[in-house]
Amino acid sequence: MALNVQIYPPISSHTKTYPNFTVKSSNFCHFPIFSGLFSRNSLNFTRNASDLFPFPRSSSPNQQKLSICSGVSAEFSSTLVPESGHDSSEFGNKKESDSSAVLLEVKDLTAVVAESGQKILNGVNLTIREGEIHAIMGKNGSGKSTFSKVLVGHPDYEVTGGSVVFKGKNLLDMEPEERSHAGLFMSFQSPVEIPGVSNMDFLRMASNAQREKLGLKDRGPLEFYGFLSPKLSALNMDPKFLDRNVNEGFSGGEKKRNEILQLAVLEADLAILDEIDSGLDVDALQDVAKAVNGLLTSKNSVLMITHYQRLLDYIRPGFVHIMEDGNVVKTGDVSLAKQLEKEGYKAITSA
Ligand SMILES: Nc1ncnc2c1ncn2[C@@H]1O[C@H](COP(=O)(O)OP(=O)(O)OP(=O)(O)O)[C@@H](O)[C@H]1O
Repeated sequence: MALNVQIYPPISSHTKTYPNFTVKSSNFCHFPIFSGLFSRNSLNFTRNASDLFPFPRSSSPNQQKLSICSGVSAEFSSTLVPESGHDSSEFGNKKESDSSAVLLEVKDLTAVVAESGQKILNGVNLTIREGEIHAIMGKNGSGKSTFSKVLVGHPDYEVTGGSVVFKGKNLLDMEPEERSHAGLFMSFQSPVEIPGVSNMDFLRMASNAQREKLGLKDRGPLEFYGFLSPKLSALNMDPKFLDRNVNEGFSGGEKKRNEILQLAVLEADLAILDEIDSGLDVDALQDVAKAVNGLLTSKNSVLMITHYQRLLDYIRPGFVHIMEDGNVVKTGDVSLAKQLEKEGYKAITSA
């Protein structure tokens, strides 16, 4: 039988049918990120299907057993040819010619270290549309982190030329806080510790500050916990982390999970993830990637910085950019990252 997967809200282009599913039973389910009604032939849920259906991009025959929730599992054996709709690969696979709106447009961006005037960015060009996943790779010191920090308005850097338009507005005119309220999120390589502030209070304050900007009512502690709880589960995070001070004493991997929890709470339009894979064990990497995939919609986008192909196996980008000497010197698809892994930077850049 075919399993019909519908994304809620029910937009027709988000409906697709996967062939040859066998549904073993039916039940009402509560998933880590979304709740849904799983019946013999349909599954309605409030997030994208990528968590449940981590299909590889190839159309080679595919066998998987999916444990949906207690008492419910689905098996399929098929050659998957997605018709339309959302799986994790599709979000990253839009073509430049897509008509989806441009979220971020960076043109000829140059920047220096504010204190010394040392030039770091040398004319970066990059366009990210809604629903796209981009990855930036590059040798140590090529300017990847500086680029992302300049985007969020880090005071260590001064922009000396070029333009950055985010959601139609001049990003460079905005204060860092305004950039965050506008829907830009960055997970830092070394997240800051905030002694004396509990993680729960911090997340609620950040969320309520954002809601206030949007003209929405604050969430009280109980209501906020209800909002947060499924996000914690999705990340396999112990609720005890909510009572601890922000990142204080967290291990490297716990800090990374906490960054993604912040992203989940703030529901940003563009998430810049700087080396979220560093310091993560295999299970943590999968949890984090699963949570990021679960946050993707056709409207929001991800820009991830990484050194390693393995992250891209879990969060599949449609575009891979290579940075060298403060500039994007090559753009391709995920095969570029594979080539890089095999042959090193020498093979694909001028170095
Ligand atoms: N605040 C700063 N002061 C002095 N030099 C800086 C500063 N920020 C960046 N740089 C220099 O700019 C260059 C690019 O650094 P950046 O951190 O952006 O590289 P990266 O590509 O992210 O490297 P990695 O892969 O090692 O994280 C490096 O040579 C770095 O030393």
